[in-house]
Amino acid sequence: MCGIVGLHLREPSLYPQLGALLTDMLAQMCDRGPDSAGMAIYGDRTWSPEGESTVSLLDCPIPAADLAATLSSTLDTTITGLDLDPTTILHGVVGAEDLAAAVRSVVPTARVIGFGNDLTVLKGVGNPVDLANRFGLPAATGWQGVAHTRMATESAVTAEGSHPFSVGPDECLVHNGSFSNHMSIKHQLERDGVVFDSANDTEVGARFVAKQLAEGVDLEKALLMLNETFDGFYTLLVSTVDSFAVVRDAISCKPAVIAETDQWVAMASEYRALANLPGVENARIFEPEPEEVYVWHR
Ligand SMILES: NC(=O)CC[C@H](N)C(=O)O
Repeated sequence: MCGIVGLHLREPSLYPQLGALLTDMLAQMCDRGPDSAGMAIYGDRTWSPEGESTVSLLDCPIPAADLAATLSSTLDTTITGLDLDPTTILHGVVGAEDLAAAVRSVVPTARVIGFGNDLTVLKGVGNPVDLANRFGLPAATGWQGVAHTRMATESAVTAEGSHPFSVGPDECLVHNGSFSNHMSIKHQLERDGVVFDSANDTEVGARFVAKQLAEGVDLEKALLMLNETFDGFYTLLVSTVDSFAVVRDAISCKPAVIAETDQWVAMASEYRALANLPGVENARIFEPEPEEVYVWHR
């Protein structure tokens, strides 16, 4: 199992409702992965203020305020820290990669789980709705959000193993299924210098896509390349700062449904997660075809 939900808003008047809508969608997918969960929000101006970059991390050994104070003096700019147990968020007027590098050098045992100009990633172990409420997801705002409830197949039930996997700037990937040839692809990527954080199969997909994007390949092409390279079962929802994409493997036994209106595009593992979206009664609703890449841009 595993449950995926994602919402890409086209209508700015809905941005204040992003977190509430996404929480409701996530709640419907709890039974597909009740042990751990994660979410990625694009454009929440509390977590990712305009003009600042944001880094999300797990396993921070010191309070966020203390880390922020150290980073402020290291980077010579004000860094703000927020504890959202077990995730820590840091933001400030500095490049996202520079902030992530500074975090890694000050707290090397912490795990960066997301970085970018507009993205906040939150992950944890426990009931997905409890986590969402603890993080304050219902009050989140923004133009795009993704959430995942995990039933582990490939690595332990830990916050690090939860999805999304966000390994490139403002990028996010969630997965329902399991890749069957990820170890050989992982070894090839390692030979190319890619460093992995976990034993999770989904991370291999995320690192593969991030590598293509970093080399200038567009998201649609990167996902076509993923289809050619990865075997196994997968429904993937992949997002960047301005794109929202869905792809499934050739057999497509992992469920997925997409709904689209002039106001939004939404995707979920099952229709019940879409049933309360405003205007869903007039949406174009369809199941994504095997190996077809669907991409929407902002
Ligand atoms: N049940 C699933 O879809 C699991 C997804 C992925 N293989 C993981 O273990 O994280």
